[in-house]
Amino acid sequence: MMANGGGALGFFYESQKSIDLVNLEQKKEVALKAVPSELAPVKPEARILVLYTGGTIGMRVNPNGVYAPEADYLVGMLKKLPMFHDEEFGNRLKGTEYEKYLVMPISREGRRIFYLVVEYTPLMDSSNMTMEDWGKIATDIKEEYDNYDGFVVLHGTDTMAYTASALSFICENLGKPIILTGSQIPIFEIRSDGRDNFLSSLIVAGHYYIPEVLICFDNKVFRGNRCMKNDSGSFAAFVSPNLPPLATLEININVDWAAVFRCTNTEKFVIQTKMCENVGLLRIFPGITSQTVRAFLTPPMQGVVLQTYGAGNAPDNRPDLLKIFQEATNWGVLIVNITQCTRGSVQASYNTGKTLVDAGVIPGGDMTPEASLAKLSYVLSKDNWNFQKKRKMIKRNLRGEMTVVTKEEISIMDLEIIDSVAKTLCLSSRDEIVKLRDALYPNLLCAAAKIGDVPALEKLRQTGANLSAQNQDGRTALHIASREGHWSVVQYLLNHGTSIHTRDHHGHTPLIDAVQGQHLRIIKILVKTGGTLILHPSRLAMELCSSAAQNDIESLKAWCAAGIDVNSADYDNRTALHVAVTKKNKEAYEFLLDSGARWDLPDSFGNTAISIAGDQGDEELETLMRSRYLYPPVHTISPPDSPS
Ligand SMILES: NC(=O)C[C@H](N)C(=O)O
Repeated sequence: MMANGGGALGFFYESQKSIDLVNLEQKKEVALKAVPSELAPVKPEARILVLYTGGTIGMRVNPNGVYAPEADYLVGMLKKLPMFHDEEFGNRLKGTEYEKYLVMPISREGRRIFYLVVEYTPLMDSSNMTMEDWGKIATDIKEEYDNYDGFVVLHGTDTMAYTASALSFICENLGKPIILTGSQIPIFEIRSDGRDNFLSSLIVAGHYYIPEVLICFDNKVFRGNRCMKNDSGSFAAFVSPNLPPLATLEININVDWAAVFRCTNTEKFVIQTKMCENVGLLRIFPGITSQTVRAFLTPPMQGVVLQTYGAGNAPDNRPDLLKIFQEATNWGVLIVNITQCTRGSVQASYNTGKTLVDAGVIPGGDMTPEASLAKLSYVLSKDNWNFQKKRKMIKRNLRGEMTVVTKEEISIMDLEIIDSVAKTLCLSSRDEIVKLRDALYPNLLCAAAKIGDVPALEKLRQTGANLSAQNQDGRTALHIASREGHWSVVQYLLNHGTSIHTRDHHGHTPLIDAVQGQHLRIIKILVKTGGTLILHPSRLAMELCSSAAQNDIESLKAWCAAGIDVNSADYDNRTALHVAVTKKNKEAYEFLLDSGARWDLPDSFGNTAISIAGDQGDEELETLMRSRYLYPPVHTISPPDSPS
């Protein structure tokens, strides 16, 4: 299945290419038609990429009287529904880079969501999904990862749990929400669950930085690799038997931040699309023959999910079976034991379960069949892992797919301030105190970050704080620590999975704070982890021009360390080099030239940096530009390793 890469995704590139490659006149025209400032949303807009793979949600009844996906139908219909598209606002985006986007009305939270629907060709009933299709979805997300705040995948319900489980492993170091949704009734029928499911997915993806692969259905947001399709006729089609929903959409949207799974390293988002196909699911039943089991475990089988009884039990009076399991393990087959029960976990608490462990079978905890298969497929495809490493990784909780025994939740009363405020307010019930905690924690986290107090952050974390919590201004502890230059706090927060993509109410990510604080080492680690600035080119140009005008080399170094294009131009196509030369700021223009600034770019009045030097009679600079910077070398400014 190919996303019509020549179509919408290709459009996206074309639009990017056209903006990048357009000659200056056209660029000016496009720039002038950018989102007019008075249209700029009250808070930063959220940008969502929607990958429409198929499923009932966009189907129509075809001439044969059965549901079938229909190409080029969904977007046109969405434009007619006011909750999906603000037509008046949308019309004003014609000619801008947002022309192809649908735009939702401003949400209750004050944010306007822009979303681009990429329709796959062919649209599929999800029964036809393959591992290759999983790889295609992940690749499309990876290619656009920095351009969007979140991703929604419209998908059939029949295999949605398989795709969500697979994507949860394929996407490594995920920092943004990927939400799969669909419906039981097509979205454009009079009665449909599709409208709510799709709207909820867009709103959650556009407002909540839940860095996981999720399934949004029937006003609940589940961790994707905990789900299974449980009811083919109900709007409550999915269940997550061993983990409550991560969010519920009622009058309010309630996110259980303490349950959100976060990757705790500082690596960039990557995808591993290679998946092992030699996996299978064997459900044992009374009287199963050893021939059946042996046939199933024979090469090329490499990984088997063994579905056993109760808490993970199989006959312990069948040495023939146990012998086959041991032989298969010795051959290098990974066998994971999960329960046939919808809910519950495999523990080696019975002898019948322990005999399996002794035969080399790995307890799979409370994993679902879908997650177990996906995990086996993912782990087995890691060619650089030996068999023991693969066995170890199957046992490990990689993406929140299994419950690990957590130490007793430390009472939130351990935090004196909560205790004393609760007493002052005469609060006593746990719910009230949890609400108080959730109200206070964001500011306590920011206060601790402000003074660089890592122990205080750890104490707050241990009592249930969500380290990515946003204060009233949308700022997180990572924003504050990045602005203040507290390296130890930044390291602590990143190592505990704090989101680097959270944007405050000014649209700023922590990376912008680090740049404004000119903390090069923090800039470096945030960029390494995948942080982006998300700044409009003209806004960026104004920052660079301002620094050039003040001859502020440190600021220019910080912006360059964040990976900006030093040739960014403002609304008059002025670049920082134009300004530095005009102001005769020698350090600034030499730094900019060393960083790849071009002296031949004309502004809206036809002036280039070199013509400005000529007009000023600065022949030395003219000669320097022509001799040393004919085609400016691109120098990457690597921040010093010394503490910032
Ligand atoms: N409700 C649905 O989407 C079912 C459909 N057969 C699918 O999985 O694509």
